[in-house]
Amino acid sequence: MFTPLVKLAGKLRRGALASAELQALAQAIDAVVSIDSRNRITFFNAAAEKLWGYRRDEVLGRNVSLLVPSDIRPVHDSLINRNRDTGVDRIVGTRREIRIERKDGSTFWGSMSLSKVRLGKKITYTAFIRDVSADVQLREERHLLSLVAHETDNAVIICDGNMQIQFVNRGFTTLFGYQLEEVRGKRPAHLLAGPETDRETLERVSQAALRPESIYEELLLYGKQGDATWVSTVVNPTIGKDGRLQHSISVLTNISETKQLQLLQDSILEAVACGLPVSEVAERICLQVERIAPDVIASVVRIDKEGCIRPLAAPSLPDSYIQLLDGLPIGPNVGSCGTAAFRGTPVIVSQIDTDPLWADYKHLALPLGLQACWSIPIKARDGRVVGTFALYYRKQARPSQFQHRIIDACVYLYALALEREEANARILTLALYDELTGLPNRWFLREKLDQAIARTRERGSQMAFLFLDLDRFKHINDSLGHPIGDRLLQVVAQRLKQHAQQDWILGRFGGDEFVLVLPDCGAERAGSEVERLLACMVEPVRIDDHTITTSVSIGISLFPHDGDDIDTLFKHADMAMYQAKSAGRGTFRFFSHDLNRRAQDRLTLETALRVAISTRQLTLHYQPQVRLGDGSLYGVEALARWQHPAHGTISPAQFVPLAEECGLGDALGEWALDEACSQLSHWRRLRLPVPSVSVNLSPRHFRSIKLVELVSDTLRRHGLSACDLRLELTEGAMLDTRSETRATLAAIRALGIQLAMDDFGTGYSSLSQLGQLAIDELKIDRGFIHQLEESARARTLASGVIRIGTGLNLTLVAEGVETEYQRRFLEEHGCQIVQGYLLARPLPPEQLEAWISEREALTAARQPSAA
Ligand SMILES: Nc1nc2c(ncn2[C@@H]2O[C@H](COP(=O)(O)OP(=O)(O)OP(=O)(O)O)[C@@H](O)[C@H]2O)c(=O)[nH]1
Repeated sequence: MFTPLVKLAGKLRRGALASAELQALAQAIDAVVSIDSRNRITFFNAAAEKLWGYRRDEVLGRNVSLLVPSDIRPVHDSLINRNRDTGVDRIVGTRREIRIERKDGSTFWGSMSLSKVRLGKKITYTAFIRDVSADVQLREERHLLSLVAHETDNAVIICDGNMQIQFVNRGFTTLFGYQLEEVRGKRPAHLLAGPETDRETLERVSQAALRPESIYEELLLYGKQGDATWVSTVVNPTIGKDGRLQHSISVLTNISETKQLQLLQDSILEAVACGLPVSEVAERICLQVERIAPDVIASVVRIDKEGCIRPLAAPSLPDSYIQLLDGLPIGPNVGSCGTAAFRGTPVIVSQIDTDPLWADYKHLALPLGLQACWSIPIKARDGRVVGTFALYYRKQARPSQFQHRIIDACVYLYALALEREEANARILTLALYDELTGLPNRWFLREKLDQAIARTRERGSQMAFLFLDLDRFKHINDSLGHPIGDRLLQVVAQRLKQHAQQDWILGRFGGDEFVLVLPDCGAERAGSEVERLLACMVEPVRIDDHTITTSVSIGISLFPHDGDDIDTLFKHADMAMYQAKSAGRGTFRFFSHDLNRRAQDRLTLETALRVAISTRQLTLHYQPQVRLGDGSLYGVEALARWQHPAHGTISPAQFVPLAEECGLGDALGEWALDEACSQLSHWRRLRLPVPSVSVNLSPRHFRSIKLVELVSDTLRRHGLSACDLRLELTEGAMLDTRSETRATLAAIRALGIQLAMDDFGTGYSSLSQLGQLAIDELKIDRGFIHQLEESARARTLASGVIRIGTGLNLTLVAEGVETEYQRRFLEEHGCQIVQGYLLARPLPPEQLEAWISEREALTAARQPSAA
């Protein structure tokens, strides 16, 4: 369609004007390309040669598609022909930018205008092209730059040399709420500073614009609505040739979330570093998380060793909810926390209402408006799940990206707090406890003793210091080895622990030395406790294949008697311990000579008592109990007597408590029961009219249900029935609230055996309690009876007891009746039975037999003869 340039040139050549025009075209600074009606190149000027890199002779006569980019080349002919065929000019007569491909394959942008010449039926085209690559590139760059300025989330501020705002982008408007028109000409520092903005940093940022280098700062700035936002600020100045500031470009990035997270981390780390308890750290975490993420409710729970949930902090959840969680065992379907702890992986429940994990618990959460809950396990360094951190939501939701970051930080920090607490506990244990035995070490012991001494001093009480040293321990180490020695020390520590009462202070002093301190303990009790200790220490110990028999030597000092401070008391207990070693080991010594002598006496007595029980040196005497009404015999009370071959008669007041203290109480009671029944059975065979016998038992007996079997067995063996026996017990046993004691008392009564309360009035029971006690007989203490004559108060009390006892259908027995006055008083006031020297002392069996026979003879003589 292009007019062939050769023909055109021929025609032009015909005229000078035509020649001049052609030359002008050839020299034009724009590239000129003409094509004929078959799209062949007919004209290609010098500028075109330069632009495309082709020489004229290389292109003339060739299809013009040679000059277009290769991707358009196949369709180029059809594009031109469409114009020829349709006559619709879309390109002709316009200027447009086109991409052009050079000979070397590179492309450039040209601005092209196209003219169309119709010569007869043929249409030719001439294109005028200018290289606009630089313009296009510049425009492209500008476009990209504007994208940077407008399409970024960051706020961009451009100021002039006077630091007055010239431009702000859309990011600025989004972040601070101001439009460009509102802020143009204002200074950013004035516009965005607020109450909490750090003025020094702001000043630094403002000054930075005047210097040639850029600056990075973090600032709290305020928007149009007064809302504060943490931003990071980068300021870049542009300086003119004259060295003066031309513009400053500030890019502000919203770092509120990062900053909040950082503040949260700082605050929790500070709490951890200060050693706050983990529960307080947990509370702080929850409160701060709720502050920066107001749509969540945070909670932290601990998982205890048994695998149960123990709430630690949940400041925004009601106590009632927390209490319901407390103690819940973790499991595969236990809400979000129980399941997360069980699985060891995070659990996201976005709909509590329908999630099967909450099926059993949703009734607790839904009424509180809790709709969703995300829980993540907190793990210790060794991988153990030690807790969970949970976020509850009031709407069905999943955690946002920010909340993810919060949780990651909190879980890490909380694990850190736990680790620190565990490490502290370990350090404390190492510092205060002996590693081998787990007992308090010497230092901790001192601290405890300091406090114990202060308390005892305040109370004006006493305290016993026991210094224990294993006997010949070196020999065990040497013969069996140190490891066995260690295990023996552990066994000894264990025994001491088991033996020690709750308020005792126990520790390992070092090596094979232990210390035991007994608060509120005098010499008497210390002596008996030490005897028990020594007895439990000699039990053989089995370690591996060895059976080791060991013993300890114990030294005792007493506060305040033997020393007023720890060092003196230790020193004296240590000295006493050496005396125990010298005395043959396996024994104890008091520091005080006097106490040693008394302890020795006691020990002697105790040994003798053991012998007395086993050799039947003890005997029973029987004191008659007589009915006041008709003078008939009601029964006899069996009373123990000890006739020592060397020491003579030893009073029951002395040996009965001793028997109790040194563990002979049971043996003594069993002996008395058997002996009394045996005696009664003997009298029955002699047809001596003794209606019944009373036996005294200690409160300890009634604590064991075995007593019931013992009693019925004894009765059976001696051919007696329940009504032949009466058991006397003290108020203490009666008032014992232990279930074992109550059961034993009930079972004994159920056998038909009568129970008598001995020494009524000396203990703590009140008259009002009498009705509730399961007894048949009340024995009025001799203390009351003694004073009847001289004390009106005693008379009032005795008559009161008799009245109430009778009212309760109890048999009243008065003990210690010695005078006629007393007998008469008791009779007048309705007491049924009396016992005392007035009638008879406690008598050996044969004397009692004589006493009964005598009384029978007397009674018979008084009665008129039937004849
Ligand atoms: N296995 C073991 N032995 C220890 C430990 N500490 C100290 N010993 C040993 O305990 C022994 C203490 O001996 P001593 O109390 O002086 O003497 P002993 O052989 O017990 O004789 P007596 O005390 O006089 O009856 C020494 O042999 C120490 O080496 C320990 O932790 N483990």
